Parts: sequence; C-alpha cells; structure tokens
Amino acid sequence: MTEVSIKQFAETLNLSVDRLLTQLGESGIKGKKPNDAISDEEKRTLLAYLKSLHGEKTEATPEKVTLRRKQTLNLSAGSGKRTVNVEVRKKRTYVKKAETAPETVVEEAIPEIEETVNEEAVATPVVAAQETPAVVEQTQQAQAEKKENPVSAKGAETDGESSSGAPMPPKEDHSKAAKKQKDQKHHESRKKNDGEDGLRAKTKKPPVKGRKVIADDDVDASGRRGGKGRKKGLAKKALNDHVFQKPTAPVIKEVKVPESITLSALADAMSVKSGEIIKYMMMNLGTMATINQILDQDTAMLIVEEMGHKPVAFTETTIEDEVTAQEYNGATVKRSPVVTIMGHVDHGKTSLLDYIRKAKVAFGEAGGITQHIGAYHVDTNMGGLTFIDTPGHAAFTAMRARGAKVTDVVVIVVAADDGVMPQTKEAIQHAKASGVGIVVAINKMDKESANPERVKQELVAEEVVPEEWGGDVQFVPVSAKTGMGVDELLDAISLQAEILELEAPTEGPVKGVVIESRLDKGRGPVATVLVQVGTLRKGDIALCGMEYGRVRALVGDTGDMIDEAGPSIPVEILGLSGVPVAGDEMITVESERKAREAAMFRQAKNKELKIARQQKSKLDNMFNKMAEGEIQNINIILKADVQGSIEAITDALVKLSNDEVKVNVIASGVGGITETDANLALASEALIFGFNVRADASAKRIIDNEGISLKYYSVIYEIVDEVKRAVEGKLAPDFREDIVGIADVRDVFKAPKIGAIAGCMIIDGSVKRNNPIRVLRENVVIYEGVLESLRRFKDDVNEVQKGMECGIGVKDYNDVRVGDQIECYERIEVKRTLD
Ligand SMILES: Nc1nc2c(ncn2[C@@H]2O[C@H](COP(=O)(O)OP(=O)(O)OP(=O)(O)O)[C@@H](O)[C@H]2O)c(=O)[nH]1
Repeated sequence: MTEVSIKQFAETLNLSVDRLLTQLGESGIKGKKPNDAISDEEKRTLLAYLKSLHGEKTEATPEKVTLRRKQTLNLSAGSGKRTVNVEVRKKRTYVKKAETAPETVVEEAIPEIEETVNEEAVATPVVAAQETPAVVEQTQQAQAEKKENPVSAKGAETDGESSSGAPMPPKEDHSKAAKKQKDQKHHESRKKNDGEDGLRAKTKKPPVKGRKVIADDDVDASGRRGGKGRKKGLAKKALNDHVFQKPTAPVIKEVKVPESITLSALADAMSVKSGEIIKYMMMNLGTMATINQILDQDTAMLIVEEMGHKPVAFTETTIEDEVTAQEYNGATVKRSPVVTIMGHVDHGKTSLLDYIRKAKVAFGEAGGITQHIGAYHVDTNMGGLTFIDTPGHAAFTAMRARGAKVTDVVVIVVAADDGVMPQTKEAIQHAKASGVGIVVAINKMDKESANPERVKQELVAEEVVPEEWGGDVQFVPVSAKTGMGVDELLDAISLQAEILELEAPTEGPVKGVVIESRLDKGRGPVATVLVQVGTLRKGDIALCGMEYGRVRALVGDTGDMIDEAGPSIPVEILGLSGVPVAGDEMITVESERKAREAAMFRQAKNKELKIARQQKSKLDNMFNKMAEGEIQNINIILKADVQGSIEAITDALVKLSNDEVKVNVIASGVGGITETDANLALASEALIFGFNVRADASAKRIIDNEGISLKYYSVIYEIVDEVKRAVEGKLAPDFREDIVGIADVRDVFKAPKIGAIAGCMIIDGSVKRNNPIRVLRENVVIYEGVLESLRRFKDDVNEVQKGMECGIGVKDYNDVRVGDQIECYERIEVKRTLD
C-alpha cells in the first residue's frame, strides 16, 4: 500500500499538521516530522487511541454531549455591491446511550461497530479530535459505506457539522462520495423519524456511540415510543422504507374508471394534476372542463388511455350487489294474478274497476272512506284477484319503462257501442309486447246500440281472436253500469291465470314493486307496494328505489292496518325516508345500515347520472346549433280536458311548422298530466302543455327534478301564440350591421408595449370601445377586428363622440396609417317572424 506523509494525511483530514502531530504524540507515536511517512499501523494506533479516548470519555461524560459550530458566511446582497456577514450557528446534542438498553439491540448493533472499525481501520484512519462523537459517527458511516461500496466510499467527506474525513487514495471521486454521504445523512434523518433500529439492522450501519439507543420495548407498534412490538414492525418497514427514487420510465397505472367520475378524482387516480387533464381536454377534445366536472365513463377512459395509462371500466355495484344478491327460492305457493284494465277513453275502464271494487271489496271501518291505494284485491269463487286501480296505459307504461313486470293479465275494455278505437289497438300492442294474458270485456252491453259482434270482428283484425272463433282469447260481455257479466269476467280472468300457473315463495326475502306513492301530511312518505315474493311484515327494513326505512305500519286495500302482506297483495307502507317513484323495486334488507348505504349509493349515482345527462344534452344542443341547415324540432306533449280541444290545438300547432322548424305533437291525450307524460317529455326533450288540466304530484316531481318545461293554458289562442313565439325563437335570426361611428386617422404613434396607436378625430357618430371595427384604406376594408384601447388624452374611455380627438389601438393590428378610417359598427340581431 502506498504510504502517505503526515503532511498529506493532515491535508486529507483537513487538519493542521501540528494538530495531527500532537494527536500522534498523544497516541504514543512520537518524534514524527511533517514529511515523515505514516504507516497503516500508525494510522490504526491513532484510530485506536482516538476511539478509546472518545469511548472512555463518553462513559465518563455527562448524559448529553452538545456540539456547537459557528460559521461566518460572507454574502453579497442586492446587486452585489454590498456584502453582509451572516453568522450561522449549529448546535447538535447527543444523548448518552441508556444503561438499560436491551440486550437485543446491543447485540445487533455493537458487534457491527467493532467489526466495521477493525476491518476498515487500515484504510480509514480518521479523525478530528475536537469534534468527537460526530466525527466518530461520520467516520463510521463512511466506513460502513465503504464496506458496501468501496469505490464510492473512498471519497467520503463530511459536510455540515464536523470537519472529519477519511483518508482517501488519489483519484478519489469527491463529489460522488460527498453526495452519497449527504444521501446517507438524509436517510439517517428519515430513520430518526421512522425509527432507527430496524433500518440500521438491515443496512448494517453502526449506531452512534454515546447516542441513546431506543429500545425495542420502548416503542409501540405504530412507531411511537413506549410500546412493544416495534422490532418486527420496523424490520418490515425497513424493507419498504426507501429514499424516493425518481422513476426512470413512465409509470403506467391501471386506472379504474367508474360510470361517472369527477375530473379531480380522475387526476388523483392517475397521479397527475387536474390542470393536465383540463389542458388535455382543451387541446384534444375541444372542451373547456372544470376541476369539478363530472366525466362520463367513455370520456374518462379515453383520457386515461391518451395520457398513457391503462383504463379499466369499473362499476361501483358492490353495495348494490350485496343487497340485491338475495335468493328468492323458498317453498312456493299459488298466488293471485295481478290484473290491469286497459282500453280506449270513455269505454268504461274506471266504471268497471269501481264496480268490481264496490261489489267485491269488503271495506273495513276505516276503509269506508274510499281512499284508493292504487290496487285492490278481490276474492272470487275461483280464487283471489288483484286489480291495479289505475286504469289506462299510464301506470302500465310507467312500470314497463322501469322494467317492472307487475301485470299477469290485461283486461281490454271495448265499448260495445263504439268498437275498436286507437287506444284499444295500443292497449293490445302493450299487452302483447309484455307477453301477458289477455281477456276482452265488451262493455256497455246494457246500451241499445251495443254491437258485440262488430267488436269481435274488429278485434280479430287486430289478431285478438275469440275462443268461439277458434282463438285463445276469452270475450266477456259486461255492463259496468248494471254489473251484468262482471262475475263471468272475474271467472274468465281466474281461468286465464290458471293457465299461467302463478306461484311465489311466501317466506324468505321480500320483493315487490311500488305502484303509487305520495307524501301524506300526517303520515309522511306513503308507498303502495305490490308484494311479489315473500311476506312483508311490520318492522321489516325496506329498500325502495332510492329510499329506505323500517316499515312502521302496513295498511291494506280496505284501509285497515294489517300485520303482513304476502305475494300479490297490495299494501301501503309507512316509514320510508322519502317518496319512491312508481315502478321502483322494493326489497327487504337485513340491516338498516345496508339499506341506508344502498339508498345513498343510488341517490349519488342518480345525481351523477342526472348531471351527466344534463351536460350531454347541453352538448347535444350545441351540436344541433352547429349543424347548420338541420331541421330543428319543437316536441310537444299536449294534455287537455276534452278530445275536441286536442284536435283543434294539434291542428293549429302543426301548421306552424316551416322549412327550418318542425312542430311535433308527439303525444296527446285527455286527462291530467301524469308521470308517463313527464317521462316521455324527458326522453324526447318535449314541452308539456296542459289545456285545462294539471299535472299530478308524481309528474310534478319529475318535471321539477328534470327541469322539464310545463305550461298551463285555458285559451287555445294563447297556446298557439306561445308555440309561434318558440318557432320564431328557433328560426336563425337575421343580422344587420349598423355603422355607429367613423374616425379619421390623423397621426400614428408607436407605443412600446401596445404597438401602433392611431391618433384620430371622430368625424361621424361615436366610437365605442366594445364595438367591432374595420380599418378602411381608400374606402376598401383592409382589416376587421376589435378595439384594443380607446383613450382621450391619458384616460381610458368607453365612448368618444363626433368632433373629438382620441387615441385608438386596434387589437393585433399595427399597420394603421395616416389617412385610414376606422369604422365602428354594431351587429344587430333581427328576429324573423312567420308573418
Ligand atoms: N251505459 C253504460 N255506460 C257506461 C258503462 N260503463 C261506463 N259507462 C259510462 O261511460 C262513461 C265513461 O266511463 P269511464 O269509466 O269514465 O270510462 P274510462 O274508460 O275510465 O274513461 P277514461 O278514464 O276517460 O279513459 C261514463 O259516463 C260512464 O258512466 C256501461 O256499462 N254502460
């Protein structure tokens, strides 16, 4: 090994030669001169001396050793002309190792120190004696480092508090070693926070002698002092606890994209800033997004993919799955059929339902007050029947629209004196489409003009063939007025149900459908539920669409309180958190917590979907506007008190259509505005007009929630006038340009930051700052744009009148010349009328 001189060694250690000679003398190596060589043996002796010196001293010294270091920095201030002396004082206190330090730690740590020192002493004699413990610490760090990486450790040099160092062979990589040392220190300070022992054990770095060793038992599992179980935890932590490593390649993340997600949440999921997504959307999708914007799944997936990550479509249905994954497979029993009565207007649906109800439902005391609950149950000789007490298509379509299959048998009522009418055909289509059994009731048989044969013939044309003609549909002549044939009708329905072999379990989880709902002043939210599976009991926890609650009371179709309701039994339930929507599914859930969570989840999802849908419709509108020349539609749903009004209004409205705007009455009918109308308006972006009719509560709820346009009228002229105005509004307006002022350019100044400013005289009208302008040169338009500035003297002004001088800056145009004219104009929108 090449020997170095004492002088060189002192230089390496950044010590004075005299000090090193003194230390050598104290360690027993006397008579040395600066140019004498220092052997490895001597270095080792010196190290041993210093080690014993510090080691013994720490035992003898007080509990704490505090090191102070003062450093004066000469800093230049301001533009560099002044210098300031800054005194930096650093203080470091080391606490003496606890006498009671547990054996385990000592066993782990101390031998390592010995081993390291002994092995490395030859190559790593140290030291600056006056900075004892820190010096030792640094030296040992360097040694440990060298052990791991001899090359880089060779240059280990201290920074900060001590000035010790290790002797290095020539050609050392100082900067690298210093960096490593710094990293090491950083690591060390992290360890101090995280708990030292585990990491030290792992990296085999010696603990600082004289520093208090934190015992395993002294620290709890969470890393706080004073607990047990730390050793294991820290050892594990040490494995994972690394200094931050900057990734060298792009990190590709698998990003779960739910059905809708806010932009900020998506940014979090990708570990990027929201601004990056906003920027991406602006540059690539042409959309100005905000941080809280809700993105639909497709858009979010596209963004994730384009930003280099891997999108995974994800549906948050865990809670949903949990509550809906119930098995309804208990022992089944025969259940009553559920019957809906449909037919054309005025053919007697309500009369028939009322007749059956009055004749067959045995009202209880309270039930005498004829509060309809949306469905009722009757017992016949052939078994029970449940009638949905809302005639017509409304309820049926609302249920179907929500995917709820409630009805087993449809009774199509046809007035014997009127025959098959449009809504009769519609009812047939509905019934056939949903695959339910059909029974035809030929009503108003008491009337003289009744002609059942004609009805049969007309129905055959609709492929509803009576049994006596070889078909499979039972035809029953009835009179809702006299009650004639009603029993036969009920028998026919029961027979039809027999064929369907309707069964359902009576025990286990309960499932049903909300038929009607309302908010009762005294009782709160009330929902009429038709139980389909199981038996609903008081105290059960129900989840109804987006609402939930413990069933507080059950009210039967007679108005009496009941304790339970089995399959095909309609019942009013009280105790829900809010009013559910007709067609919502009701299930029972085992715990209120689960029901609440599921309801919250559904509400949140519904809200998100609503916002997403609104945004989509806004976008759609934009595209509609952008697509020039495309025909625009005004969709109308018209409800009126009488058929005559509907025809008159529809005729007048349709005539308002022209080449650009088309007025479509997409649905019309006699009667109040129902939920079906509201749903249809929502789906087809239609306006709802009520002519002498009003919307019911459930329709109002949808209309309010979804922002559907609803207007009531009582004069036909007004409704037509309103639509006419809407059509005019939809016609692309004409624009007229009015020149409001002309300025003569008399001079041109160049302003350093603004560019060219035209010194002008207003020769006509006035020039306004917000108006668009044109620059004219010899009466030819050479530039069109807007004003950047309008000034009188030094003041910014909004308007300059004729005869006044002003300075005009034209935005993005610097070529204004003397003699040009600046013409200021206004674009005026001229509404087109149909007249
Ligand atoms: N003579 C006679 N009149 C009947 C009979 N059934 C119903 N009507 C009458 O026919 C008219 C219409 O009856 P509704 O029961 O309201 O008919 P609807 O089909 O429910 O009508 P909408 O609810 O408007 O769809 C009423 O004036 C009833 O009195 C019947 O069997 N015989």
